[in-house]
Amino acid sequence: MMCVKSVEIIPSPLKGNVKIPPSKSLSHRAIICAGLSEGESHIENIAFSDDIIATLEAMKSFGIIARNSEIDIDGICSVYIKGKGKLELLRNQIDCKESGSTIRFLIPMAGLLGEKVTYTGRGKLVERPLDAYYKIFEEQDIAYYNHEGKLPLSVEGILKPGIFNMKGNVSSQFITGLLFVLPILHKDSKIIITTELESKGYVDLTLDILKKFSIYVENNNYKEFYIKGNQKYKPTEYRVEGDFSQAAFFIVAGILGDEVVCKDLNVASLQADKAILDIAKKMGAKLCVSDDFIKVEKSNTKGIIIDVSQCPDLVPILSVLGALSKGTTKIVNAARVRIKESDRLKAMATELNKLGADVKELTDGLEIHGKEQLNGGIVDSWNDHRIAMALAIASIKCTGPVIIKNSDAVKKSYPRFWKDFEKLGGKINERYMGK
Ligand SMILES: O=C(O)C1=C[C@@H](OP(=O)(O)O)[C@@H](O)[C@H](O)C1
Ligand SMILES: C=C(OP(=O)(O)O)C(=O)O
Repeated sequence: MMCVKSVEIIPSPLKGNVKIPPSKSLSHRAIICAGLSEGESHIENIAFSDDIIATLEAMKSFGIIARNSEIDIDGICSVYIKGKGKLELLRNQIDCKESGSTIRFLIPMAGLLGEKVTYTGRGKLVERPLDAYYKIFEEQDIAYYNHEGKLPLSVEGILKPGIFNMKGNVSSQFITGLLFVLPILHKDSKIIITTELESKGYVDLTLDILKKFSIYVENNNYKEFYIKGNQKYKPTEYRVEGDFSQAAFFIVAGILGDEVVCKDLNVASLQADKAILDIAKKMGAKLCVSDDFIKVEKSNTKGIIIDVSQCPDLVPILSVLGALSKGTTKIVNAARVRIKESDRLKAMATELNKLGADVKELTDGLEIHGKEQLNGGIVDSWNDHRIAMALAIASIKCTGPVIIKNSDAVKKSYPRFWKDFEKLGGKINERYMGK
């Protein structure tokens, strides 16, 4: 019998201070921009989650040199990245592990080399959509081979500047991937967004960090992006700010349990998931937002309608907040979260209902009838970090223990999650359970 790592949580409120880990989205971007520069960049505040390791290793395969400082007791270090101003393929197999960002940000880089590059992955990544790129390869006569539409994917051919039509409602990660390489091509390009753009905040993060590395892109209201060719990335010093997607778990912990203070967040951040602050406030949460910290007090929240088209990663934790708020919460425009690390609508409806919640799965969202407390029980993370972390926070309001199977999934984005959970007073027993 296969055994999976599980945690048993004995319900208790969380209370205290937590230093929020560095933004995963910005870490990917900083590593890539540094790798495309000529010279050494210094990226401060990096945590080695599985997704970030995937991007760092992939960039090494593309010939960039990276070393890191000693890792401190919080699992944080600085990374020094030396780019050569051009890529050089040292290993033609790129293991993207389970990271959608890694594969979608790095596929266009094969187009800078013209050599055959093979991208591999695991878990749900093997089947997450890449069609937006296949369409470009077909238009540009770039050879590609996949396994019945799934990974591994091999790409061989030079990417040419030009006009790129991209849907805005599948994944913004394709737009970011193109935005990294088009500025280096020898002529100008234009990206035309053919539907309303979702996850806009992530494109904002890309444009902002590109600017920090001296690359300029003109944004015509998220409908068209004009990219001058022949630009050069310049190395820089960059500190990665705290991650609002991860802070969201502890912000909800504070609302449900006891006072929680989140540190190392930039309140002027462009991160899409900063939306958690407005959403929580609208639901009635008591938040104190200052330049140095965000303090959350235990609050009675009420259900509202939440459009998550711009902040899809908040769905798991918002469904927990909805399940424990008064009245009905509707999460709408969420169909895309079915193509993340798990089908997050099905996963949250199934697992929260096992704990005693009342969650109805809709085609493109969730309808949640809130309860004052949940029961507890045995649930599964679906091998998805955000499902594991959301269920851990739901345990705060359970009357009995919660066992989360596949609890190691958190390593994808937040390897220290369980340590931080315990530091705030969470009571955990680790165990192995049959699959
Ligand atoms: O660019 C990024 O860093 C990300 C973009 C979002 O994806 P979509 O654009 O597919 O929504 C988000 O869900 C993902 O976790 C990270
Ligand atoms: C969807 C996520 O990441 P990615 O798309 O990079 O796998 C996530 O972190 O929730």
